[in-house]
Amino acid sequence: MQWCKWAGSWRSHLPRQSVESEVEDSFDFLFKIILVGDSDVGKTCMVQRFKSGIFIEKQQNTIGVDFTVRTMDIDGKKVKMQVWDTAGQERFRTITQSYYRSAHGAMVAYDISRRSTFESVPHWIREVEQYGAASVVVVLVGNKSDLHAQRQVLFEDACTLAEKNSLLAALETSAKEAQNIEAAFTLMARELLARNGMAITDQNSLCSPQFMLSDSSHPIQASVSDDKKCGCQTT
Ligand SMILES: Nc1nc2c(ncn2[C@@H]2O[C@H](COP(=O)(O)OP(=O)(O)OP(=O)(O)O)[C@@H](O)[C@H]2O)c(=O)[nH]1
Repeated sequence: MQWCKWAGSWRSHLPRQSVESEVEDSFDFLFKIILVGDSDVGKTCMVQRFKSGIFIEKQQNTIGVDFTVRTMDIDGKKVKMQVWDTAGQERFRTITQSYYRSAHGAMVAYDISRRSTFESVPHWIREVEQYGAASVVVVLVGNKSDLHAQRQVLFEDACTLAEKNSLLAALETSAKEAQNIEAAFTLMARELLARNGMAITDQNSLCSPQFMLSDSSHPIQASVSDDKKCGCQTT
């Protein structure tokens, strides 16, 4: 029987259909991650990059919510990441809000080349706080970091916002160039594992210039020595 922590209580998953599907589908932990943020910041591309390792330039706007699963190996544990990619368009707000409640983690995404999407971040954080579980882990993600010349949001500003709102971390990604996408999901998985009592062994991969750990991130902080803590720097 598999278990996962959800909204502060332990729940069992439904019984499996057969021994065969149990082997194929076996995992140690199951975490639900929701991606939110304005339309066109690249949420679907981030999920696609995470799931399949590909980038498709032209994406349809998401209608409602899309669902993707990938099992990661973290320190020998099979961690199943259920990723809910929500529509950024205003007209889908009521539908997407209903998916917040069961999420263990939320990635609030903006586009570093569009200031207005960063200005919407406080709104998305409020949505997560209002509709999500109290224990939800929130990471701030500035996507399209490949668009250097069009940058409208400094990474320092993202770090300040993340700290002010006690988020776990701020980081910049590029779904197009496969920058930090894996790191973002790994960070989330590790934090959720830590909160479920798993020891964290290797944090070296998190110390890139585009990465900032929050002071409030106690499970990771507890196992990361000060000299390994990442600074908040621009690239
Ligand atoms: N340069 C660049 N473009 C990107 C990147 N990620 C996504 N895009 C482009 O941004 C556009 C929007 O991407 P989507 O993934 O559909 O955005 P979304 O946030 O899911 O949009 P909604 O479904 O409306 O919420 C597409 O044209 C992508 O090709 C990136 O890392 N770099």
